[in-house]
Amino acid sequence: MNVPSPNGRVAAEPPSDAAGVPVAVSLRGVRKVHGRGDSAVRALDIGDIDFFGGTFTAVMGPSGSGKSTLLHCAAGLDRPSAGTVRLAGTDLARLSETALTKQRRSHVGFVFQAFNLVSALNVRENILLPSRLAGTRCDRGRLAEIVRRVGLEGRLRHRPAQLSGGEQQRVAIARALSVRPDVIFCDEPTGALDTGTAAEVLTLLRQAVDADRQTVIMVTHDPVAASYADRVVFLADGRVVDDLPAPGVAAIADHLARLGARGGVSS
Ligand SMILES: Nc1ncnc2c1ncn2[C@@H]1O[C@H](COP(=O)(O)OP(=O)(O)OP(=O)(O)O)[C@@H](O)[C@H]1O
Repeated sequence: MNVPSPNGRVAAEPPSDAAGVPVAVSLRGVRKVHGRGDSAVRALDIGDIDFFGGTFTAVMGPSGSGKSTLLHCAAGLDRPSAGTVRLAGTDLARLSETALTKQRRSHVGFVFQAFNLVSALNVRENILLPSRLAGTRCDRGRLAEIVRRVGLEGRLRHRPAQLSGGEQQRVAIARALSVRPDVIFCDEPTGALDTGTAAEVLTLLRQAVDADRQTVIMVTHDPVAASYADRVVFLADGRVVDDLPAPGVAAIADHLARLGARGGVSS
């Protein structure tokens, strides 16, 4: 059976779990080691984990537990030292650097703590940049719908420097949505925002999952942010130590406090 991905392309036989839910990103036997010999640092030793299509996963854990490394390996920004990553049905290890870049541009959206907008481009140009780079079209209707959803009507000609932090992050979300990615990866998307603005940004990510069946994987330190997710994966020493369906804020904070008490990463 061929199943349409969120961006409308048809992927051949995407993997799925026993209930038939498509797997958007699948990691098998994944490890990431930096350096060699005595100076080697094991950043990630996560083994097998699947992230399912149309779901919102938060990744949490103490500083140095491997969250960013997991995100980078799963998104094809970094290559694992061992194991395989399949993104939208494709084994990333088989791709050349050029093909990997292409795969990222057409299948992945990114939202970072520092917004990472291009300062010389206006809002409209920033939103359309990924589709321009991917050589695809984000048609006028789609652009208008995304801009309306993130509440940036009337701001399209502004440069990033003319926007508040929350507005800049909304541009970044619109930019991520513009290619209808299979997965949106977020690294501390609310880390630079006040509580009210953070809630707006998290609501937009939640809507992308609920209304568009997008897949969101978000690294965060914030239990409130993580409580917007369907699933919270806790890392320690590069490994999954807990994997909970939609725990509340109090349970998340409790888990984090216990992990924090366990101490740092071993090599
Ligand atoms: N390029 C690198 N070279 C050597 N060690 C690295 C490198 N990148 C990450 N590490 C180490 O790998 C481990 C995991 O790092 P990672 O950035 O994934 O953790 P994290 O959970 O995202 O941390 P934080 O919450 O502080 O951002 C840490 O011990 C880190 O020092």
